[in-house]
Amino acid sequence: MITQSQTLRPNIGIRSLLAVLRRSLTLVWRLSAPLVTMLLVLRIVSAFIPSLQVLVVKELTDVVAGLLASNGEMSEPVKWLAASGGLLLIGALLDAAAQYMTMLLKQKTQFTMETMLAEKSMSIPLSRFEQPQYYDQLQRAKMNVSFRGFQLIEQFFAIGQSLLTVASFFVVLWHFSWVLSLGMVLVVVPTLAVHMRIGEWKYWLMRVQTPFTRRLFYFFDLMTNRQSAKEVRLYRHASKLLQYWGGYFWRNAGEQKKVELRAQSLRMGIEGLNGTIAFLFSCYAVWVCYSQGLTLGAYVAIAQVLASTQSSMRMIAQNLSSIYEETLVMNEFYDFTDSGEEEDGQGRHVLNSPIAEGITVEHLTFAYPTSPKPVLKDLSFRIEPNQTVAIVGENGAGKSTLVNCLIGLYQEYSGTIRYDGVDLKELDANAFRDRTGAVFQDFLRYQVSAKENIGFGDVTRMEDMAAIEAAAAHSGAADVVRTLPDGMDTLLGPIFDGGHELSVGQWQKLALARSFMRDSAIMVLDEPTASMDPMAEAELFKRFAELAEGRITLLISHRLGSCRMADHILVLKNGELVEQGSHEQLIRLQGEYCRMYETQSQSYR
Ligand SMILES: Nc1ncnc2c1ncn2[C@@H]1O[C@H](COP(=O)(O)OP(=O)(O)OP(=O)(O)O)[C@@H](O)[C@H]1O
Repeated sequence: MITQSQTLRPNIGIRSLLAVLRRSLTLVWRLSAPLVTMLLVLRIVSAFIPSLQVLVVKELTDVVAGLLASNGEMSEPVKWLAASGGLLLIGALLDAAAQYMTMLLKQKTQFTMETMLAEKSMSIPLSRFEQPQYYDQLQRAKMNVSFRGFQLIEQFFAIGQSLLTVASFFVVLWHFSWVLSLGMVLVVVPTLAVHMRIGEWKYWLMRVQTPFTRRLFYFFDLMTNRQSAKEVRLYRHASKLLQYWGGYFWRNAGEQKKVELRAQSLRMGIEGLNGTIAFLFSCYAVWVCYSQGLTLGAYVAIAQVLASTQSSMRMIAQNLSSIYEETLVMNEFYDFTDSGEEEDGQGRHVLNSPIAEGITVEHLTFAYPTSPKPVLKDLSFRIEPNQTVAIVGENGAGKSTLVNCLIGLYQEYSGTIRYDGVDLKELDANAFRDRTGAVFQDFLRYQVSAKENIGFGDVTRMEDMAAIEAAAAHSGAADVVRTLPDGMDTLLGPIFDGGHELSVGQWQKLALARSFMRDSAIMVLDEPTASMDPMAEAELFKRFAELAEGRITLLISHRLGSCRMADHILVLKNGELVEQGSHEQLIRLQGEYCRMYETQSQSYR
């Protein structure tokens, strides 16, 4: 909980903030220099309209006063009224044009920032996704892009315009009284200090609340998304979920209330001070007019300038403090996008395809970043070219983790993995991935057409119908596609209008087809048969044996019966490689594999 005012102070120096500000402005300038220039011109011209209005009002008041006193001509006031109307119209036109251009710039900026965010998210090491801090950082960066986006630049322009307006007021007011004009400008200092302090508070509130805001989103999503709808109805725990969500909601709201109360007290204090100063200045203005024998029009002009300057100065203070807050938040965005955590992948070597000498693993140890306890412990083994290797073991033994290390998705392991004698970390990651096909346990169900679902396996051949159909035929997905109303063009999934939902097993066949799209040197099937009926399983294995020709296949399965066809079996237990060999060798060994196999066979009898 936020208790001390000190905890609300950001830990970033003014130099860094200025660097962030400069970088953000440069980013927008690079996106569209002509738009920024036009916007600048519009804002500059608009800035002088209020002081021109003041001068017109002064003349108008004087001619109306003259008219009333001497019953003179109506044409003079009409002329000044027309001038005033004209200025209003020009102001409105300039404002409309500026708003439109701001929107155009906003679109470009948002697109660029979201692209930066997405590219960064897609390039950081997979293991970062296991860390809560990553999601906190991503959440803050995302909120910045979607809710704030371009505000920094908008405020920058708004300040520029207000400053010019105040400068022109300053000149007008100086003409009547230098004391008033100087006083009105200096009065902004305490207002600015207060608004900046409030900006700091808001920023820190957002920062400290991020982990809880994410929980809030999580529970809300759980209550409203399609995947959880079944369980929510069945277990009838909606009220509990609501209670969790409400807990986090009111926790955040409570902190927000405290900060808002402090902010409002400060605001009231500064408004009181400003009100008193305005009152004193107004009295002084009356005295100036009286002592210098100024006209009524001059008094009206001074009064208007005083009121407008005060509101402009308030705007400047608010915008400056928002810029300060925005810059703090932009700093978070750059922290995320600059985090220099791209996956290693610039290796000089390219994977042989097919693999000629095999894979050698020595002393492989891996721990997830969230826990120091290794989940893979000192594994050493060899995989020969063209081998089908099954990895077996109980739940949590480390099978999926091992595969993720073998195909370079987790890179923070110790020990070595060599492909044809070359360290995996020395291989070019992109070329390596082009030669890796995988169907993961949690494969994706893309809510696009069947053709795209398969084509995503090799985006360079998304229009190559022959390749797509061949992949579908190999995986058994062709049978699924045949039943679809529009064949390959059928939109899949229930999320979008007209989408056609598939069974889990049917989706899995499409995922298989996707992996068959590439000419892989290494194929991974993480529990490929979990959702398939025995007939389909038998067929898949037969096809798989054909396709495995010329490549290494890694197969994770809980059905040991499926693993009999593997050339080599690795048996994991609590992250250790306890046995390895062919099915027959392992049965003869009468060890862990044999025990598991017997247990499973008994349950099928
Ligand atoms: N993202 C993660 N962060 C921390 N620990 C993890 C993570 N994923 C898995 N683990 C832990 O690592 C161990 C191995 O998990 P892994 O998923 O590799 O096992 P598995 O053998 O594939 O299990 P299953 O058969 O259930 O799929 C487990 O103890 C698990 O708790």
